[in-house]
Amino acid sequence: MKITPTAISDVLVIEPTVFGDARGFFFESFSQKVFEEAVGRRVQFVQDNHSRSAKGVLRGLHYQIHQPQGKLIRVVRGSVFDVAVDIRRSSSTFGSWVGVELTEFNHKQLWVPEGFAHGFVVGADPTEVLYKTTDYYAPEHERSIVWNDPSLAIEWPGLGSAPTLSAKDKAALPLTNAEVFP
Ligand SMILES: Cc1cn([C@H]2C[C@H](O)[C@@H](COP(=O)(O)OP(=O)(O)O[C@H]3O[C@H](C)C(=O)[C@H](O)[C@H]3O)O2)c(=O)[nH]c1=O
Repeated sequence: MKITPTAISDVLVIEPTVFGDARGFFFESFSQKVFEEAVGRRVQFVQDNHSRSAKGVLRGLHYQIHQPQGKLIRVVRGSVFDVAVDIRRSSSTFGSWVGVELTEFNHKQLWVPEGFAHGFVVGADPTEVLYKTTDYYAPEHERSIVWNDPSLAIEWPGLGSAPTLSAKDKAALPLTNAEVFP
């Protein structure tokens, strides 16, 4: 397991040790002990999510303002460019973003702690994303920030044409209008 901090130090890239042989491969996709050693604190996941998307779909940028969710994201089929945006007002990196390509082939995972907005754009057809969350889904607390907020200037790759968005994401507002964390 290789742990690499991103430019926003709380956001980590986790790469499992993959054991390949003539049959294929094996790797431990999650170990509570290894994960907590990497993060440096106790973390309890309570929910697993699974979404499938076509190429060109963009989901996000989402967060829960109450019952905030830490997320551990990985791709088991296809690829995404996964983005975390720091929306902790007290953070020195408030309004900054990091993006990492997660694919079925690089086996990379992204740890996005509570206090961040999260989203991804899909680079292959179809793509399946699995992720663990540290609190339960609470739609009444869910908030969105628009994917192409000029104040964030996220460099989404592969968007030759407009992404495929949900109605909710089409209606999302910029960070300046969003509720953020202390
Ligand atoms: C997130 C979620 C959704 N749902 C239901 C609600 C809707 O009927 C349906 C699709 O929900 P939504 O369009 O919000 O799904 P995404 O756009 O993939 O949302 C996710 O996208 C970004 C990438 C995130 O980081 C969040 O985990 C989450 O907001 O699943 C549930 O029942 N439980 C859940 O935890």
